[in-house]
Amino acid sequence: MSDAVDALTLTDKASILIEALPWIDRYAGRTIVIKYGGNAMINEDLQRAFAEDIVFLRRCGVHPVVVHGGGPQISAMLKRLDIPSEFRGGFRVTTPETMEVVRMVLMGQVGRELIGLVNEHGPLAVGSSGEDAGLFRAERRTAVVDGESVDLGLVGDVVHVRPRAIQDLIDAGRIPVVATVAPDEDGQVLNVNADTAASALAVALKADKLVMLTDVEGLYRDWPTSEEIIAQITASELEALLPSLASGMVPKMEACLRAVRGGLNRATVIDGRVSHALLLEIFTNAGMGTMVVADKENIDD
Ligand SMILES: Nc1ncnc2c1ncn2[C@@H]1O[C@H](COP(=O)(O)OP(=O)(O)O)[C@@H](O)[C@H]1O
Ligand SMILES: CC(=O)N[C@@H](CCC(=O)OP(=O)(O)O)C(=O)O
Repeated sequence: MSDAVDALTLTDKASILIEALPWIDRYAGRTIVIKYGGNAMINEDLQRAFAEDIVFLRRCGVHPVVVHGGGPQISAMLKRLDIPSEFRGGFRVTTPETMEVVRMVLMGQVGRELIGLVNEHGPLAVGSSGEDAGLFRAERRTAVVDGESVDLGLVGDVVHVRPRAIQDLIDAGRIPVVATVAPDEDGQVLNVNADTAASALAVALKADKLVMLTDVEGLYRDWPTSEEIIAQITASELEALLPSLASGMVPKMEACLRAVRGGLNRATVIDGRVSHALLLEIFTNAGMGTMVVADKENIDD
């Protein structure tokens, strides 16, 4: 335990615990979909802390569902195999050869590592993917770069979700850990950005909240010139801002918008580089990152 924690008085420690009580009341029995970003999962200590947070949520009666990315790990493997790769509009251009690597890394490496860390605490995590029990059906998509539509190859968007298998795992007290490869209607497996898939699954599960861990503090108003974080934004305000966003933030904020428009109460983007960011976001009064809310809410509330 750190010196800072040791220095707290017993009263301080009790008040930190008791601060969690209304949040436990608020979220117990609810489903929270958590997008675990590749950039927030490359550090081993952060991975371990994230796994602890997920187990903590479950032990408090919350139903966490993890949808994981793995962009940096896919890029590293492609590099080792000497396969060139590029991103356009925040999405990886995916050839059939790249697709094989995406599938192998997400399901055989990234997902397995997280499942292992969670299951050190008990037999909780179960791996799944868009290919399992018909979870996702995808359709090929393009990206818009400088106003032009560009071909991305084997990249898809989730167009249909069959959440029954994931709901069964939740009902059995398990923690689903989902990789986001998904077949199209001809059975061709497509590479789906994990932010996009997390939001589709959250809507289909009628989750209470979507939380996205990333490698920045939140959504910057004028990135990269300023680092002023937007603490709260309504769906309409976000929609107006979307065309001005760059790179990885495009799929992320699109996903938050779709989640809130799809009926979730909240979609938040938080800094996955902060140890236990998820626990702090769910169980403390500390406002973290950027929260997207539905239009009808008064954001001063
Ligand atoms: N307005 C913005 N605010 C914050 N980050 C932005 C913004 N526009 C673009 N970005 C970029 O988006 C990145 C996050 O997306 P990405 O790398 O895909 O994250 P992850 O791997 O967590 O999914 C940030 O590191 C930053 O470089
Ligand atoms: C189409 C597309 O870009 N797919 C992503 C899938 C993984 C992902 O989304 O990972 P992060 O969340 O870590 O960025 C990719 O190939 O990198």
